[in-house]
Amino acid sequence: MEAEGMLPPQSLSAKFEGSFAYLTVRDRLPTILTKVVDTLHRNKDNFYKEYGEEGTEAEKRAISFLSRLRNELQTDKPVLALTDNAEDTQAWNEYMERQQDLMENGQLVSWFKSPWLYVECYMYRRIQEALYMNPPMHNFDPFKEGKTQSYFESQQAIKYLCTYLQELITNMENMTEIQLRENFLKLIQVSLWGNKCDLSISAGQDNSQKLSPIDSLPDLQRFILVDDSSMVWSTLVASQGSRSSGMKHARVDIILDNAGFELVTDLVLADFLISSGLAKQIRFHGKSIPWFVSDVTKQDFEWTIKQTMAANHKWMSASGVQWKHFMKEGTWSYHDHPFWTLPHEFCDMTVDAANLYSTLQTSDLILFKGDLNYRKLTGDRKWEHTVRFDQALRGFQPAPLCSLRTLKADVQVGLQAGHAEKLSTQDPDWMTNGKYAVVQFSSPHREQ
Ligand SMILES: O=P(O)(O)OC[C@H]1O[C@](O)(CO)[C@@H](O)[C@@H]1O
Ligand SMILES: [Mn+2]
Repeated sequence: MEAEGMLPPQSLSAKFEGSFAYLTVRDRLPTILTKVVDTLHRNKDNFYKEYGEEGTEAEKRAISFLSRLRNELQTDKPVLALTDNAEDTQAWNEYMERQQDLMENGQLVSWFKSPWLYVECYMYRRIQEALYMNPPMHNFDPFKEGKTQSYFESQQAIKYLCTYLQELITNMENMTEIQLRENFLKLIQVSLWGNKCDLSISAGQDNSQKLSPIDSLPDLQRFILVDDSSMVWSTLVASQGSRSSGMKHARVDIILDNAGFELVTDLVLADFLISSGLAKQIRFHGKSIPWFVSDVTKQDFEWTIKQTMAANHKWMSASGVQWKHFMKEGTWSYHDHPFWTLPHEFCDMTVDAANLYSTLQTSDLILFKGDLNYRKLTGDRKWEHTVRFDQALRGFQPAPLCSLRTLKADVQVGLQAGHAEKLSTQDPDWMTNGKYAVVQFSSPHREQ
């Protein structure tokens, strides 16, 4: 728990001119909005075909809403309350009040003055508002094309990975504990590097994976700045009882990040956990609305499994069929709590999403994928790089948890003294260029 009276450091924000947050709000976010507008334009005929005049009108209104939004952002206008009466509208508007209370000198909450995490999440929620407010567009995912494209462009890597997985499963029976551990560590790393492939950092540019993901692991090892994966292994082993007795039913929760190649790496890891008996149940957590360009929604999740099943490749389709089966029998399940698409730091979860927190408390291991989850775990604040990960979590410790993240934002904790300085001289953009990664673990059961 956080020491009382100790204030966390300031939030990253575009108010720090020249910072990565500033550049993102100034350059990347407007580009993403422009692409959403283009996508709606390109789908004009489809909207007409499906919904007639009503579709055309909805598309026009949504575009003008988004153009206004881009203008508000670029001219640093105050952030507006949401008006769409959705399940989470009140939570968003309350959060805005909270942000308002934090502003100094009576300034209003705005794009370039408020915390980056908040305004960036808010932009994606406003995109959704444009769609909610203009039925029949409320179910349209403006990022869908990019996500499916990234899956197709990674086909080769997906084939390698599924073939590797099926070979492992065939040999599982004869595997020693040491071999099992080695393979687990490999697949954790594949899932880690899968996070390189998100679409929001490149503002939607192709970022797909083409080579064999297993073969590139040794070369990538030196870019892992903190590697707590052996603690993840020990946690799993401890929570399942002995391998043969099967006494305990270990449950792993995976807080997903991106669709496309990254999601496949997560499914492969989840399959391995079940097939090896290391876990008996996997709960996947995704987003309930399109989010940060490439994040997984229920539709993406189901599409990916279907697509993999239907592939014209023996081991790919065998994997897909297996995954479908896991879903059907409930060994795997998909959940999308609205908290994942709110702007809160995770330390707020105990109060703001108590039901989700208590669900997570009954997990044996929670894997948090990706950069945005890391920003929310650490509150997206200007922490010293040597601050302990546990401390940056500020009391968020529902169960043993591990962040698998490639660095795409300038927040990083848990480094050895001097490490950050050394990296800064070697590679000044080390925190944002996606070349580096961390596997960081924290457990409520561990001595603090
Ligand atoms: O998909 P990931 O790994 O969460 O990365 C998304 C990251 O890209 C960014 O959009 C870059 O600004 C970050 O805000 C965000 O943390
Ligand atoms: Mn993402």
